[in-house]
Amino acid sequence: MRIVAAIGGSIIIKDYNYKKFQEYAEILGNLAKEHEIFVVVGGGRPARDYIQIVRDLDCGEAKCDDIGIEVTRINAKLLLLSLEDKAYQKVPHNFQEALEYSASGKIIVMGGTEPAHSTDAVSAILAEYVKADLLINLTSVDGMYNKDPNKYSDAELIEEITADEMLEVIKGKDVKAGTYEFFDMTAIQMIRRSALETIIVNGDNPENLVKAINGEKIGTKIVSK
Ligand SMILES: Nc1ncnc2c1ncn2[C@@H]1O[C@H](COP(=O)(O)OP(=O)(O)O)[C@@H](O)[C@H]1O
Ligand SMILES: O=c1ccn([C@@H]2O[C@H](COP(=O)(O)OP(=O)(O)O)[C@@H](O)[C@H]2O)c(=O)[nH]1
Repeated sequence: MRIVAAIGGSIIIKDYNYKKFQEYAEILGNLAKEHEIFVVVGGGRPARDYIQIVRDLDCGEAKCDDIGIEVTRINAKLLLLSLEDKAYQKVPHNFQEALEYSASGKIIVMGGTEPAHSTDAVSAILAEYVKADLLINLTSVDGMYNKDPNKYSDAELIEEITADEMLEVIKGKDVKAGTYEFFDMTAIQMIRRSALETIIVNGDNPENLVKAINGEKIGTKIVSK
């Protein structure tokens, strides 16, 4: 299978610790023996910290996004270093480069591309671009809930949701740099228009990536209609 995995910055760089990179590198390396793997890495707290400095400098939102993108690329580079020769050792800056580098037969790892969306959107566009069979979003919660589980203790996990229903929930959310909480509009629109098979799982345990690929019932499945 051709798989795109989006690893949220909230997991990969949560504790500024090499171990999460190492854990992911081992699992991705094993998966690559059987599957074609593309990874998109998010920015996490360091991206938010850097974005805040640019915002305080009053440079405008697009420049805040730019600095966020730079941080996602640093995180991507850290994962590349952990993967060693199992990955193509260059971070693609756009989808064309990702496709070109994939001719190496190695794992591809990228961060952001251009301003005004999140790395979730990058992963959905990449999944379209390379005609992926499966898009897996690894985040810091067990999937999508009916409300923010970190704010409401009675939030319930949604096992299956349509892209249309998701758009309803997401619309009206903030679209400023560093605030694309959970999913952004662009990501869901891509998932909807190309009926991308998408699963959202908790990536704090990287084994959940394997479970999702093996079709185990886990997280939230986004269905196109
Ligand atoms: N309906 C929801 N379901 C799940 N999580 C939500 C929801 N609304 C807001 N969130 C928040 O979104 C966060 C995940 O987004 P984010 O931190 O940007 O993750 P990532 O690093 O994976 O991109 C969760 O920690 C959760 O607090
Ligand atoms: O293609 C991209 C990817 C990221 N970003 C910026 O970089 C930040 C960090 O990325 P993301 O929110 O995806 O990271 P995560 O939520 O995984 O920490 C975003 O909020 C945006 O401001 C962007 O503008 N374009």
